[in-house]
Amino acid sequence: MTPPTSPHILLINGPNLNLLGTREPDIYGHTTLADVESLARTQATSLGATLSTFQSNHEGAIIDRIQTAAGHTPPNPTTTTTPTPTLDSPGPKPSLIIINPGALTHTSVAIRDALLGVGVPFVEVHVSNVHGREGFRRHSYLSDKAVAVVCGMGVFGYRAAVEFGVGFLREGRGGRGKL
Ligand SMILES: O=C1C[C@@](O)(C(=O)O)C[C@@H](O)[C@@H]1O
Repeated sequence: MTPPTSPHILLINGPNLNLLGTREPDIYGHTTLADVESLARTQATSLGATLSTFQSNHEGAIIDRIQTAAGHTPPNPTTTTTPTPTLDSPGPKPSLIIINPGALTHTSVAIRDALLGVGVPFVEVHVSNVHGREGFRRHSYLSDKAVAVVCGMGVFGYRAAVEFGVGFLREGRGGRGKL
């Protein structure tokens, strides 16, 4: 009998999230993206999962990463030419994507289509409470398709998403709501 494989999660951060820790700290706090990613990896390991990370300021690079993660080969992958400071090796196909699309949340039909196109369930994360800010941040092109949405918890939202995500992968939608 083959042992069950560990669930794999891909954590994607969009534009300007590379500036976490120094960017508008009154809104986004003082924790860096490197710390967020490192803690998410450690947390996933402690829960028996694996996690890889990706950040880009470029919409197309994020779409390529979503496609390659799901085993597709984009025609001209921007990931070969675009600087991708926190790109891990593509790793195994993720069973779940955790994504903070940054400002692309409010504009990108293309990221919505990419996520739906690969059919990988996703959790949407926002560090800030997007509903308590400018009106344009209240609309998301992803939320109605997300398995869950986390916002306003600061960087703790990533921790919540990883723990929820592993439970969701292990137990399906019944994994929701456990204390
Ligand atoms: O870049 C970001 C970060 C954000 O996604 C958040 O994490 O709170 C919220 C977005 O409105 C904003 O454009």
